Amino acid sequence: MAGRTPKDVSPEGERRTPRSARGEANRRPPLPFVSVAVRIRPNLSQEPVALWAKSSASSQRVCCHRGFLLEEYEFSRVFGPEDDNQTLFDQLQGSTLTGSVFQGVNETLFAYGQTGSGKTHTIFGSRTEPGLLELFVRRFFAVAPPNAALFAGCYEVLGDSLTDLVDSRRFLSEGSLHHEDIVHDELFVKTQRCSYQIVRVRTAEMCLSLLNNARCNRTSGISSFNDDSSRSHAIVHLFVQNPSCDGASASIGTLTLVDLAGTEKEHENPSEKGRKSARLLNTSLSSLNRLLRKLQTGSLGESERRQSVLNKCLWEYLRPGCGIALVFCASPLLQHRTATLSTLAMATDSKLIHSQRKSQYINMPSRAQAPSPSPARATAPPAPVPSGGEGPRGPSAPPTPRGETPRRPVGMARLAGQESSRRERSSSLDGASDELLVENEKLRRKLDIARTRSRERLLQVERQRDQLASDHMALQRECESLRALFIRQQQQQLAFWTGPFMEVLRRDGPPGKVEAWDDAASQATEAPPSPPARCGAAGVQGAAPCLVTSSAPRPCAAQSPSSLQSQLEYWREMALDLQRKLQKPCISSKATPTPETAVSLASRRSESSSEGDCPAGNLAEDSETTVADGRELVSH
Ligand SMILES: Nc1ncnc2c1ncn2[C@@H]1O[C@H](COP(=O)(O)OP(=O)(O)OP(=O)(O)O)[C@@H](O)[C@H]1O
Repeated sequence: MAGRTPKDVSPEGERRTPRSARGEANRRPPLPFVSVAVRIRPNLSQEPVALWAKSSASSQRVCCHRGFLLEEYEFSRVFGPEDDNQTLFDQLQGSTLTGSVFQGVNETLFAYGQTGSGKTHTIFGSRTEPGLLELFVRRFFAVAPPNAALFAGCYEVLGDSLTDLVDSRRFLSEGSLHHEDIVHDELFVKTQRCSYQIVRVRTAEMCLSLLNNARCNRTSGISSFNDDSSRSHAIVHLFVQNPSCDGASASIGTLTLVDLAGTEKEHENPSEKGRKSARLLNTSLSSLNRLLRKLQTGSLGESERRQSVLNKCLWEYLRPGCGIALVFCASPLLQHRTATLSTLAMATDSKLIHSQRKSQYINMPSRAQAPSPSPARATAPPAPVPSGGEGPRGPSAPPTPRGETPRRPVGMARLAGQESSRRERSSSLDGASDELLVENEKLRRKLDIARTRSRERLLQVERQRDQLASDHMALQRECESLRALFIRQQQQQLAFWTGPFMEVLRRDGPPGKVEAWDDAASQATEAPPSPPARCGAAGVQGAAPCLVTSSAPRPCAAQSPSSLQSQLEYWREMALDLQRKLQKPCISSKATPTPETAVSLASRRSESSSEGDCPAGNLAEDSETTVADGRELVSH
């Protein structure tokens, strides 16, 4: 069995140095960052387990029991059921990550895993235990310099929709928040614009209250293994603007915490609504997986950004220059082993992601250039929403702290200074290209429909052509058989009218018949009796009716017996000649048919002539019978 046994892969915990724009990195000590960690949640049901942690001072491993095989996976950090969120924060170098954000780096931390594996518990915590979000917020406010500004935003993504989870009304009515502290970030999603609020937070309590409130607004439902399952991806941004000591520039860093919805087999969800949301969530998770795979292979391209709304929202925080950490949550239960193995496989592959952290700085206008603070409210007006195309991915004008000199820029990395103007330009371009993409998508769909239709039409025409070809073949065959039948009948007629039995009829047959024949023959031609011209071999087919209708010798009562005898000789000779030409070996000039045979043949002929409209098959049968009779007649 090809199991994943990454013992040969060196453990992570790599030391990476954020690169400062001013070369400060050389002076800073290297920072230990953790990029991949696995957390095994407690077994709350006392069911049999298949996964457990095996950590020692030298290695951090998980063991997975596969029946007859025990697999070990090694990661930067492995957390067992006994480890709480504080341990996680410490082991994931939460303080170092906070420092990195204050230096202007975009740090992103994901909680990834199966439904019910403890992702929400890890990020948001529970009633009794603070989550990583709370621990980070407290840390931020603990280490923030007095002139630093913090902003927070929280929204959820479900399928193609983005919903702002922050409800600032209560804080506005309480007076702890002012309108100018809120800006709206916009995102062009498919054909509509979505926006979410970014709020200036002044205290840790206010920030946590705002974010806890946002968490309560999140969509939840029932999943196959969790009665209080998150049915959306929740994204929390904490933006930090940290001015330098000379005030000429500021670093802009962001901490993004992502609580992904759990992976779940669609059909295992107990409700119809749950299955529908599972389908949407699995689709967006697949496109995120693809993005992560590209990060693993170092081949991340711009096209991945557009694959889903989730990718679009996270793009700024995943692209090169950002720090990425993934916490893979897993259930230890035996019944979840398949999902757990797939989580471990993804975790193993994610060890290939190498974050090249880069700090972002913005220029700060000097105080001399800044407008003098207004005594009433020294704040900038709310950010205008840019017109046309996609708006910037951050507010176009940053929020300005109340009572402070308005400075541009303030706040998030994407908002201000050179970086901001560059991004605004690229944002408007993005907007235009998004519209073009929508148009292209429409055209592509139309083209697909037209292609399908023309393919169907082509198939239909081909089917008709085949049908016609087969009809044509059948008709040709029928035609051939009719032609052969006609030839045979003509030959038999020829043989009949010219054969020696005519003499027998004339000599021995009943007089009525001979007279009738005489009458018919006299009506057929008015020409004087004379020996008819000989017909050539090629003229057999055409000559037969001629013999019967116009060129047949007219037997007349006035003719002398000698002339009749000469005509009889002539016809006999003709018949022999014809038989020779038709290569009928059994014809003998000496053969003399009996009167009974001749009469039976004549009656059959009259029968067959009355059935002139019978189908080809019958005709062919008749023809065979007649031919057989003819032979019988001749060879007697
Ligand atoms: N490490 C843990 N310690 C204590 N309880 C935990 C732990 N991990 C998970 N739980 C509990 O397990 C239950 C499910 O956890 P949680 O809701 O965090 O899972 P989830 O991965 O977010 O699920 P979903 O993807 O369905 O939202 C919760 O009641 C949670 O309190």
